[in-house]
Amino acid sequence: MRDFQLALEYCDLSDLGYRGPKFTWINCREDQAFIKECLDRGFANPSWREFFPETEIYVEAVTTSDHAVLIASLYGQRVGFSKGKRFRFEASWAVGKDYQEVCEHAWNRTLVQALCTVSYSRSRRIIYCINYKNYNREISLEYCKRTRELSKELLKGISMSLGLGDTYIENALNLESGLQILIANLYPPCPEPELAMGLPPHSDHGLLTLLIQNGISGLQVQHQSKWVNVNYIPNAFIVNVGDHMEIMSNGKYKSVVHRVFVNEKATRISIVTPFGPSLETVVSPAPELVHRETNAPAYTGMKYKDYLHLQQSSQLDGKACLDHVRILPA
Ligand SMILES: O=C(O)CCC(=O)C(=O)O
Ligand SMILES: [Fe+2]
Repeated sequence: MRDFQLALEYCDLSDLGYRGPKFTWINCREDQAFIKECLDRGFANPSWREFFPETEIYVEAVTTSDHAVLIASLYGQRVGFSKGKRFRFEASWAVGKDYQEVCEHAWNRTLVQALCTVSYSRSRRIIYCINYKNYNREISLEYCKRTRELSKELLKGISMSLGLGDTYIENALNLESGLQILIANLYPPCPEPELAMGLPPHSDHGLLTLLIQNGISGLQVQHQSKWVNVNYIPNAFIVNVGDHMEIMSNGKYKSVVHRVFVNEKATRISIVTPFGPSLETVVSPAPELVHRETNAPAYTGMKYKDYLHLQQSSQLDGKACLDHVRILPA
């Protein structure tokens, strides 16, 4: 216990308190043997408190565990949490007929959430969902529309560069219903940047990723086994080639391994829009780029949805996910 307290002091963590039932754990015994305790707490360091001054912790009893669940509400409003069945997004919903309509309806009426990723451990990626108060959904929607168009234009050029005709990729990978994601990455100043990593080395899953940043450096790409800084160029997009471009082009385009560093002084923000095939598309090397003797297929086909699932269910680790579909030369 003393060690635990020392660790709290060392990390400058203090108890956030909580609302809800007094006890957070029961031992599920009866009569004399019944014990209940307050075992679970939410702690935060001063930068967290400064960043999210309205954070409140709520205790929710659940039936599936002897511990209650602590919910951190970053802006003081309680987020709904239903007992019983938990909400889980099923990628297959995205191909349903009324998917777009349902999303648009939800988009227009709910508090929009921006996904912010912050990571302060060597290998772990911690994801916080933030009800970002000043989030402007019209601007975000417009941004997504325009970056989608830009990605499609770039893909036409790439398609031609592969000698496939400008609409080949668009048609073969069903880009009309291609998956686009909007991600806001937030990297607050880190007191010990040499011990931390903003994002570990990884390649993106889609075809292309467009990225803008707020002028604070941190992004590096791997080039000929060396890490190269990607410096901020005003009004410019950074375009990363993703794993599915590598698969589709049978390795002619290579997905880029990149990572993000944090620093002691300034907050870094990046807005990232990966764009990929439609979720149901099985992606394999374009037959036109494959030749049995001279250019054997280097990747097996996999549904984009399954690839995404594979990547999201493991730690980010260079191109480890691509290795799952790579065919090694005999
Ligand atoms: O923050 C950055 O510059 C890169 C973010 C990134 O690589 C990602 O979200 O996949
Ligand atoms: Fe990335």
